Amino acid sequence: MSISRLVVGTRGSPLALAQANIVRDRLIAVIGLDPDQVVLEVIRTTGDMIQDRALSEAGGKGLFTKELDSALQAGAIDLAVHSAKDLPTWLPDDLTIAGYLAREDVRDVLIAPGARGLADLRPGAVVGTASLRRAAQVRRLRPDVTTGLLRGNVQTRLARLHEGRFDATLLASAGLRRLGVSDPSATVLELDEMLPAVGQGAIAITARTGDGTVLAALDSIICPDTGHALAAERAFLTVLDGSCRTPIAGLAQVQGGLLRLRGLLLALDGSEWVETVREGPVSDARALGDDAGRDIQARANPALLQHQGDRS
Ligand SMILES: NCc1[nH]cc(CCC(=O)O)c1CC(=O)O
Repeated sequence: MSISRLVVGTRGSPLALAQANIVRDRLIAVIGLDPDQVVLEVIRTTGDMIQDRALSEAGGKGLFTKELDSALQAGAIDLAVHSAKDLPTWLPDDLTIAGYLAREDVRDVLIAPGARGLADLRPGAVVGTASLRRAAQVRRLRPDVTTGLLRGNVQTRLARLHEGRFDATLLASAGLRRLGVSDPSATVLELDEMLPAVGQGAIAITARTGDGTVLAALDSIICPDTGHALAAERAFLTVLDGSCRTPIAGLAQVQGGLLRLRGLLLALDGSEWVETVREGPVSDARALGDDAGRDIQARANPALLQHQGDRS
């Protein structure tokens, strides 16, 4: 069956729109659709309406996806574009992750006027972030640093920082690149000091489970290796998610059919952490992630598995 029109659902933030346009451009180029056959439909989600609190306090999972899920189920859109990082581990049965585009730079960037890295922050510096994962890893390396809540979209956060309310903030390199933002105060952090969130740097596409036409079209733009990496990372997160919402980082990298997954769980203040590594063939992606999660569960101080938090 040939496609006459595809409706792409997206949130309305500048980053979401940039990502939806990347998917749209790929569909036009690869499937040979006309530009006017692929239209964006902007959908406001609960997460977009909450600006004043950490998302963890607002009720957590699915805040950025619920309304997109409903639009897919109602047939108002044919596919939805998400930051994989914001996609819950659980999806309704009638929806599926069609796949992911090839992953961008997975690393986090420190934006700190006058400092060239975490070690270079002034004693007692205040880092603005809404992410427990970033806060815990900053404090692991710099126990003297305090963190304060800094939320909002990428531009809002950069504006607050440059108003001088914080000494530094952290953002995903992928988001900055997709927005074409290059900040002179930016330093890319290496994976050993700042392990990314599960899914960071990947654009996910969801669709209706039974929609063979749309799924076949999406098949031609997705990246299988990114799919393997995300399968491992999401399996890892699923194990730990059931029992807790603590600072968790996880990254799988794929090369030549082999997958290497690093997982990390930390105390909120970075004073303790448990790390794990699993390696194996991409065909075992899920099992490797599952195993990594169980290993951390078994080895972590039980107190680390009890907190509540935001996963970004
Ligand atoms: N939490 C919001 C969010 N979701 C995805 C990205 C960045 C893009 C990506 O990771 O693909 C961001 C902003 C950030 O963390 O800097």
